[in-house]
Amino acid sequence: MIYLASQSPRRCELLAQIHVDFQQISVDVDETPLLYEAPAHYVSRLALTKARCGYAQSQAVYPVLGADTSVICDGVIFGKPCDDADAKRMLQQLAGKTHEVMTGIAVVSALGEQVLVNYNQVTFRPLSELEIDCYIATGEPTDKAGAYAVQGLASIFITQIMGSYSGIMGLPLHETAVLLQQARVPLWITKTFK
Ligand SMILES: Cc1cn([C@H]2C[C@H](O)[C@@H](COP(=O)(O)OP(=O)(O)OP(=O)(O)O)O2)c(=O)[nH]c1=O
Repeated sequence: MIYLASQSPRRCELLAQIHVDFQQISVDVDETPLLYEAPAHYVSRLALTKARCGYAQSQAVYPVLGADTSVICDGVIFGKPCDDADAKRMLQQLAGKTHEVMTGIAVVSALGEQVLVNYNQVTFRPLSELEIDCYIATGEPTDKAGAYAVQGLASIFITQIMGSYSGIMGLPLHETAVLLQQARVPLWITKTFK
């Protein structure tokens, strides 16, 4: 059993996909980047802060997993859009280009703290203003870093991804399994072959 320090339905869905027994807990973390903070530092710092807050809050009963996903376009960190105009600005920047998606993950447990960053590249085809407006009108961009969902309607805009589909969606499953095993959390594979 672990705690997932996240409100993200995508992270719940992904963790459930690999049969990890978890309970969601809510943590309140300031997601403002530090001045000149590098993207990899930002996502790992936030993932660790979320996991640490969850661990303190849950009285250290179970390991706690935290994560943070950001889109990086031309060196600029795109978090979740604050409104439709912000979403439009992000999608206009992403159109016709390749950008990076980084997800930081952290596990805090009685055995210590582990953090890593998962790196991915996503290429968008060019988008017309009408396509961007129609996409925003679906509501999908609202709570997603970079204002799109690889797993959703935006999939028709994406020509190529390099890296981990689950990492782009919010929780890289291979890396998550590695950190959970380091924290001695039994995974389905361990249970099956015991
Ligand atoms: C790039 C991308 C992001 N996302 C989502 C994953 C995350 O939920 C969100 C990035 O914001 P985060 O701040 O990483 O996560 P969150 O606020 O949703 O949840 P919490 O902080 O409580 O853990 O964007 C997708 O669903 N699909 C995508 O293709």
